[in-house]
Amino acid sequence: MTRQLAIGLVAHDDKKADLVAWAKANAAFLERNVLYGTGTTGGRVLEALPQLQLTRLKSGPLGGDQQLGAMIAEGRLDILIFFVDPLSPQPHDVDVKALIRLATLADIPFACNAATATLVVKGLQ
Ligand SMILES: O=C(CO)COP(=O)(O)O
Repeated sequence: MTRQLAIGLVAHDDKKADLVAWAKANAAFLERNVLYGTGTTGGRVLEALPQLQLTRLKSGPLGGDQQLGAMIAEGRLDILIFFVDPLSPQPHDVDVKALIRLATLADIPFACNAATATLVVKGLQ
């Protein structure tokens, strides 16, 4: 058996429904791994899939994005799935950019939408 991966799950408000739908479609993959979600996103995913091993961090605008960034900096996050809303301004845009920057810097798989997240899962199978 391969080791469990630590996967971050995040979605901006208008993308949360997309992430929940994606999580349902990929539940078998998510169940085999350890998940960390920002507060509201994590709550929505757990509501739909209560069987997941998902730790809820702070809400993104209150530091959750930075918590995930710290995990990446410490080598404790393997994959970031972050459904970004390109059409809405975010009050914590600097945190969003910092998280994406650290995922890029650390060269971990980073999926910003459902199509890419599906390819990441397929690439691991
Ligand atoms: O704001 C977010 C990502 O930038 C997500 O935070 P929530 O999951 O708490 O809404």
